[in-house]
Amino acid sequence: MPFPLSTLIGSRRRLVAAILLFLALDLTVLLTNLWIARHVAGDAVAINLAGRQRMLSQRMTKALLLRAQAADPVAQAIAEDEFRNAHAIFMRTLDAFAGGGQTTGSDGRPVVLDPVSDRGAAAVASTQALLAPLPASLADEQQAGLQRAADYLVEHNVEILTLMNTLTTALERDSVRRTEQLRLIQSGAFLLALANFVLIVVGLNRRFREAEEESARWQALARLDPLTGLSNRKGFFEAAARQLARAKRGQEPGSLILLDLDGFKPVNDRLGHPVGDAVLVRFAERLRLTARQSDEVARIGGDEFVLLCPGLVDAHAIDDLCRRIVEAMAELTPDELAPKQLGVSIGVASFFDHGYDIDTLIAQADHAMYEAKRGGGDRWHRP
Ligand SMILES: Nc1nc2c(ncn2[C@@H]2O[C@H](COP(=O)(O)OP(=O)(O)OP(=O)(O)O)[C@@H](O)[C@H]2O)c(=O)[nH]1
Repeated sequence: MPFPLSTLIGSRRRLVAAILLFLALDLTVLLTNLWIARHVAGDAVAINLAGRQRMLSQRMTKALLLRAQAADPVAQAIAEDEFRNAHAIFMRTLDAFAGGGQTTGSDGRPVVLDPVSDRGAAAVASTQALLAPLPASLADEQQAGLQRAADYLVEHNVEILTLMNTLTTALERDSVRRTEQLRLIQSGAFLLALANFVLIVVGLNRRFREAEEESARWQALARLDPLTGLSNRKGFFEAAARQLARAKRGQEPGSLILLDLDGFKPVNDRLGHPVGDAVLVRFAERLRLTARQSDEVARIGGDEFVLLCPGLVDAHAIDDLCRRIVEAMAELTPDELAPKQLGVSIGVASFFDHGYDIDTLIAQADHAMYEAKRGGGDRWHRP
């Protein structure tokens, strides 16, 4: 047997919980997306700055060599300036990579970096250690000191470039790994939200179906007589209109039989309403049993019943049916009453002779029924 999914959202409270969960999961997906976008942008800046470190280290070496060789004071000043700038940005960026913090971006604006970890952190620490012996400014350096610094930088140039490459690669790997982790969380939240959404749809569908069934039940009840379970006046008129329209299309004959109990009021008055109710209920049962399955049987008033019998036209068949109804009523007479004290008057109208309009047929049958009453009751009359 398939798992009944709808039982998971059986109650209104569970349905509301599922909707709230769906919203929370959806919000998680949204926030993760924003988080990923922010990190991807931040990682791109960091990778770009790690690449800039290589260029700065080249600029420092070049400026140092120029300063060591230049004789012209102007050229010396330019080289010193170039070295100081490149060195300051290089070291500030290394510090920002090491412990997290602010440095200058490629466009000159401040940029905040997150501290790097593992291999990246090791590369940063090694570079800081390598550059520690270098002066931050060349202004106060003697020629011998300048030459030593230039030789040192040239000697370690490749090493510094390699370390900065390592930093770039580590940053790229970190970025890919973090993005993958976030995507995993995002996918999980998305799948949960999707499953939740399916549950919500199933739950809503179930509630909708229940509401429809409930409404159909009420509509059916509105067409039933609560005492006897037969159709009431509304139910009978709707069903009869459908049956008569069908009969009219095929020009089929049939009969409408109206029944009104005789002497029913004294039953209530003498024996009480519950006994009267029991008589009505048992008479309704007998009517239903006596009529055909295809006949429409209804209670349209206090002690007034009606039968719509498509195909019933033969006079003998009509008489037979009416006789059985009269006999049934006689059998139902409570013992406390004298025989013949309770009876039924029956009027018959034919919907071949009198047309197919329900009101006309009822009026004709009513007329016939009063003929039966005028004749003393407990009998039937057909024109
Ligand atoms: N017990 C019971 N009585 C009902 C119900 N509905 C209507 N009645 C009663 O049925 C009676 C019908 O009155 P009448 O039409 O005068 O009945 P009757 O004594 O058979 O008189 P005729 O029809 O003229 O032969 C009234 O006393 C109503 O109060 C019901 O659901 N249960």
